[in-house]
Amino acid sequence: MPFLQHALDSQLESLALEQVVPALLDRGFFYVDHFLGDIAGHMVLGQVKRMHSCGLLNDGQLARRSHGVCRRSIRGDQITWVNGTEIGTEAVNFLLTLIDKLISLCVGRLGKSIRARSKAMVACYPGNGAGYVKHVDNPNADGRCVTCIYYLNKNWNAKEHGGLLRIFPEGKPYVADIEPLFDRLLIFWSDRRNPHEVQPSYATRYAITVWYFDSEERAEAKRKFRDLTANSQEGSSS
Ligand SMILES: O=C(O)CCC(=O)Nc1cc2ccccc2cn1
Ligand SMILES: [Mn+2]
Repeated sequence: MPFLQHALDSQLESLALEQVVPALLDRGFFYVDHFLGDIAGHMVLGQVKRMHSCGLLNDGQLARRSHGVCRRSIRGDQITWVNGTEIGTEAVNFLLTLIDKLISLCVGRLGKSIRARSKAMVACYPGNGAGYVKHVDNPNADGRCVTCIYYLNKNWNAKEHGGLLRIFPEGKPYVADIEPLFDRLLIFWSDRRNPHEVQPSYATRYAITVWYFDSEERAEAKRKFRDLTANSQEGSSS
């Protein structure tokens, strides 16, 4: 294995074992700065900005109709989903391979069997004061186990731009305010342990999110969904 690759892998391994795993088991969330480094980080930022300028980012959908409540007041992000093989997402793909490696190095020690993840959600808060109301990513065992968010915002100043991600760790006497800083990777449990919100953002705020699935929980969720759709079809045909 080439020297550089070996050095990179051992750096990821010590990050995983010495920092990510202890933090996830103790606090339930962890973030690291300078994850890719300046050059690769800027390449990812450039590709995300190009997606945005090409109009590829659309209003994030709501789980249920907002019945007249302004959608933006609930969830103001504009998103698109990429798997990293599309033209113009090569740098995003490099990011995803590193996050995949990092998570795979943690898996054995997290007592989870994580073998798959979602596509990458590229999100932009356009800076019009929109945010994302307090929510849990996976409140009902849909299989999502770990949320990883990579932030891309140069010279972000929360006092001026807002846009903090505030996590309300379940059962803890504190909240965690996380600035969406350039080249910062945030990892947290996707379930009810980590309700979180994006506070109103007054500057363009980019992030890339992937969710890693716990294979047992995911299989169970798929089985339940199949039963649900089968019963509802029976119901409609009877
Ligand atoms: O940008 C951040 O700091 C986090 C934003 C955030 O929580 N986004 C988000 C986006 C989601 C999109 C679909 C389904 C669930 C979702 C849960 N959370
Ligand atoms: Mn979320």
